[in-house]
Amino acid sequence: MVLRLDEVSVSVTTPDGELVLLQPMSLTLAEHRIGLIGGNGSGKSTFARLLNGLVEPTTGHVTIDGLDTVDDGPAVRRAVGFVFTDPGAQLVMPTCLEDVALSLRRTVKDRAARRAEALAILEAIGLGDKADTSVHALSGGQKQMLALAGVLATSPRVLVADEPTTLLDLRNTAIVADRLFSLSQQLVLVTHDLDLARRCDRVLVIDDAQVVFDGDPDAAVEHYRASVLS
Ligand SMILES: Nc1ncnc2c1ncn2[C@@H]1O[C@H](COP(=O)(O)OP(=O)(O)OP(=O)(O)O)[C@@H](O)[C@H]1O
Repeated sequence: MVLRLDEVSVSVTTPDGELVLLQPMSLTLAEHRIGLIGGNGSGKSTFARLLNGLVEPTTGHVTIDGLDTVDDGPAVRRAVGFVFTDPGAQLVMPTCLEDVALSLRRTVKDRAARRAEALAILEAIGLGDKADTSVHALSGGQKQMLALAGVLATSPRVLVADEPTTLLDLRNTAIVADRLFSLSQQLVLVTHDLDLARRCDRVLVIDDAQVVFDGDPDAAVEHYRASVLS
């Protein structure tokens, strides 16, 4: 997939005037795994949300394989799955099975087949015994795996994950990260975990609403470290 930002900027109007969340930028992202790193409030989430139309550009255009995120919103949202930091934001059904089944409703019309496929998905992520358990009874790591499985069940062609491991301990971070990095889909990963950033093919460093480095992951991490420590 080719993710293209063409002269894109994002700003909002506040009581104090115009606030620029992203300065004008043009980028083409076609690598399998793209990392976004940078300090708190630098603009990473805004950038990530542009990619599936959750945030609309104030100027310019964002396209996903030619689909415009504003003009072709529904098609873009089918193509680009989004995983939030807090899995609670996207677990909407009472039980684990129902939650995954909800994600399958567009592709699997038959109820019994949908249930069977949802159960297979839960088994694949080690939650086969939690099918009828409340989503609220899961641990943080289990919730994030379930949220991820739900998004993947919609068969997106790109996955955008906004700090998906920030709330997780070391073990669960490893489990979720291994799942993310095993995907055949294109991945855009916003992260404060510099080890994960290093596993990407290309890393953008965002600072003060601008891309200040774009390229080799190790060099990007060094650039970010140096900017923080200087
Ligand atoms: N709708 C909005 N209205 C006003 N300010 C906003 C809005 N959305 C984001 N901001 C501000 O824009 C800046 C960038 O936010 P963003 O969430 O993109 O940062 P981030 O790099 O993802 O930060 P973090 O690492 O803390 O998650 C922040 O200062 C934030 O408060």
